Amino acid sequence: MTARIIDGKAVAAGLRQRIAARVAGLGYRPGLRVVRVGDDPASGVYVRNKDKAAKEVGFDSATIALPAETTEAELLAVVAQLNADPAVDGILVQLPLPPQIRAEVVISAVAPEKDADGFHPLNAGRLASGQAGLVPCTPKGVMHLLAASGAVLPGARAVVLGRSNIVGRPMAQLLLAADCTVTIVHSRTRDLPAECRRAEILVAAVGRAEMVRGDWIAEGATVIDVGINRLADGRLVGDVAYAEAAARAEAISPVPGGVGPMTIACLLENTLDAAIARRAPRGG
Ligand SMILES: Nc1nc(=O)c2c([nH]1)NC[C@@H]1CN(c3ccc(C(=O)N[C@@H](CCC(=O)O)C(=O)O)cc3)C=[N+]21
Repeated sequence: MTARIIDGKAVAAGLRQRIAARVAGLGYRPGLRVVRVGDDPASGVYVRNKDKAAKEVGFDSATIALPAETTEAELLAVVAQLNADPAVDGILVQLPLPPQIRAEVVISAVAPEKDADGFHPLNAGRLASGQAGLVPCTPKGVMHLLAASGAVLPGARAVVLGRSNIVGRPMAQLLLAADCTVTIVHSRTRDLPAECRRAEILVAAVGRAEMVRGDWIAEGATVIDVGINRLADGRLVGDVAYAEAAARAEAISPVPGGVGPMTIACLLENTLDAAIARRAPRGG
């Protein structure tokens, strides 16, 4: 058996089309600002793809590029200006940040209602307590992929490999909210392969190239590969050894063309939702 491919490019294109249709009916252009400090190469691709996608759906999108030696105070001043700008609906500060800047301080400075990344502790807390808020883009994109692939979530055993604030933790919260039986596994887990083999739904988000081997996958599982790792030879690979896993899984998302495009589409979705919530409050 070889697995069905979960086509993130196609699912993301559909989502962007629905976003464009909603934007067309608004009467204004949702504003997105991406703030980039320095020149992390992984962020470069992402910023370019995002800006193109945002313009295609009718957003007012711009990237603010700051030099690598920007101080924390200078970055906080830029964030404060965006927080106060009524034309700005979504703010994203690219991670990683240079070492002189504390990411958690900057993340907490973004107005929660403009937090397009869903990284602010208020939004993380809302997600963890089952309240509505802005949800991190990558885990949200994974939920869209699972829905598109036809996975039945209630009661399913879901294993999340990785516990980052950006992917693993919010991923587990979303799967829990969808009534999965959720296990989070990580670098200190005893017998990772055995834990992963119990998964009917496996989400790999560790950032280690091809760490998940074929024999970690249960026959018939749905595998979502969040990792985007560039090898020395320039190839992009996921956290899952794709060919081995595809021989056992029922469905699998590839890298590239899986979760990556969904992350960008969900950034647009978050910005649109933030615009609507902020500009048309209840009763307004
Ligand atoms: N505050 C913040 N939020 C982020 O969401 C964030 C960030 N910082 N810093 C950098 C990472 C990286 N990231 C990617 C998103 C999409 C693709 C993507 O679309 N990848 C394509 C391929 C791209 C290629 O060909 O290189 C794919 O997987 O098919 C890649 C990388 C978001 N990030």
